[in-house]
Amino acid sequence: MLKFLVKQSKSLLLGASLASILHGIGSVMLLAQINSALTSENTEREQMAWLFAVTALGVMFTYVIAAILFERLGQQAHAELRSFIAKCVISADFRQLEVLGAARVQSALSDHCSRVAEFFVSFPVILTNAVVVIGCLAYMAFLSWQVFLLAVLIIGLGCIGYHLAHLRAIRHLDAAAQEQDQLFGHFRSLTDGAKELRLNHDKRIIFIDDVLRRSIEKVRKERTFGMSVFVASAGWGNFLIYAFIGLVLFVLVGDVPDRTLIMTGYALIFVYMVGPLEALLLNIPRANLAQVSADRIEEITQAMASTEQPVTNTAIPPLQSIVLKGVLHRYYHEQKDEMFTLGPVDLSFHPGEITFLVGGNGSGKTTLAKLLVGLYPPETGTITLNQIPITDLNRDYYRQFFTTVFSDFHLFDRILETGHNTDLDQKGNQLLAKLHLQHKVKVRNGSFTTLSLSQGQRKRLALVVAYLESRPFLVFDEWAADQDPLFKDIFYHELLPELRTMGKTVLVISHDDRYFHLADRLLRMENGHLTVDQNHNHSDQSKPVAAPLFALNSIT
Ligand SMILES: Nc1ncnc2c1ncn2[C@@H]1O[C@H](COP(=O)(O)OP(=O)(O)OP(=O)(O)O)[C@@H](O)[C@H]1O
Repeated sequence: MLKFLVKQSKSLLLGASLASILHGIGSVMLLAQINSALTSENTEREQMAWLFAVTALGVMFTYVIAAILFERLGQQAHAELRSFIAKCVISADFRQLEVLGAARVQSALSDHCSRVAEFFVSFPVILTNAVVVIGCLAYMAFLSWQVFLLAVLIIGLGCIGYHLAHLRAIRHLDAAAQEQDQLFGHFRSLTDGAKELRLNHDKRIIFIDDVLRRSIEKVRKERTFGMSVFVASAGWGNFLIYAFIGLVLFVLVGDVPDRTLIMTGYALIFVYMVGPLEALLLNIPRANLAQVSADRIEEITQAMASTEQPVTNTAIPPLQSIVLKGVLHRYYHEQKDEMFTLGPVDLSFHPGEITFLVGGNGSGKTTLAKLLVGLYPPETGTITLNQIPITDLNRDYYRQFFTTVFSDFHLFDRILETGHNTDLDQKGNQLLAKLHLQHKVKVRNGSFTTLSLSQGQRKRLALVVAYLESRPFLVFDEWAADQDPLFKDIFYHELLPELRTMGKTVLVISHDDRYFHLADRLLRMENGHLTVDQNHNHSDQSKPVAAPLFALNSIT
């Protein structure tokens, strides 16, 4: 993932890295100039002062350029990562997304993204300081090859210690990242379960102490431990630096004639090098943290990889038939080591047909609807649309034939519909008036003015959106369950017959046995097995529709 981002912004990164390297080189040049100023004759002073001033200005400019470019890179990486993950989520198979869970996606979009972006903040620090350290070592080699060899030996020792610490620390940082995905799920419960938590003191305490705090603590502990190991190894690195300084000053440089002069030179290099070395040791862990987050993002996005072909042309021909043959889907429940099997289902749908699907809770009605509309690909069996088999290549296209209102539907505040550019507000407001919502909410500039409505009212809004979509097949999953008797009546006696007249195909999942007789066909689901009710008698008692709802939308 990091490699991908680095590749994406190659030229910017090259420019920023070059500026960082120049900044590092400039810093070492300054050091060399200070050292020779301390030891040179007075006659060369003026020339050296000019050179010093020019180098200092260069160091300042390269610093500013590198910092600005890396900030841009960081922000760009953040934005690109977010768009990339969002695209992966949109194109992911629905079932994969269900299994992955919202919390992990949220965690990837927020925390992991920020940490990866931070890499671009720590990278220039690492780069600049690495150049300074390498420059100092080179300068040291120029002054004395023995001291240089000792430095290389000590750096080698430091690297081994750091690598061992790194392996240990990464294990803990990984564990923290995994726990954090769970934590995001708990954060969601804080808002989604706000009512339940306020109404029940014991539940609130258990949730906060046993669930939330435990998870927060685990992330804290694992991350603290991981980072402490890094800091400890930084301490080890620090110790080695001073051991090196001690060895050079007190052992290597013996009683030579120019001892003071040589000591001044080394002391200057050491003092100059300690800061960058410490910065290196502290920033490498940040880059490691970014790597852990990048790995998590990669894992999550790979789990969402889809084999489906996204639809390019959404123009759809008239629906003639949809046939399910031997269609089967299974859910595996890990905790109980149980399998729920739906099917095999043989079923066909034709235009102008109202089908009711009834059955007990958990019998598989919603699962069948998800299979029918192409949200789940069948594990075995086939679905054909107008006699064309549906595969990964055309499933996205197939889904465009459906409008659904599932019981866990989502309302977007903006009506995301094309083809209504000029009259979307007008049509939307007419539909709202038909559904008695005109005093509560309006469509303005293609958006609902509010979504703060009762559940029944929100479902009516979902119906408005469904009507605006003008698709040939409509699926209502217990739509009428939250409606008052008047609207239930309107739904079953007016809207459904109107849809039939329009030639729409409708699947209604329902527990309202008072209205079962209005169906053209009654299907029963029992523990994943589908049967057609052979005794069902359709008796149409629909009322004449005074002002058909679909007429408003001129659906043909
Ligand atoms: N996302 C899922 N992951 C795993 N198992 C699931 C999932 N959704 C449903 N199930 C299981 O599949 C079975 C059928 O569920 P489904 O939602 O299709 O039933 P339903 O007939 O629509 O129920 P209800 O009338 O309560 O809405 C249930 O036993 C449930 O435990």
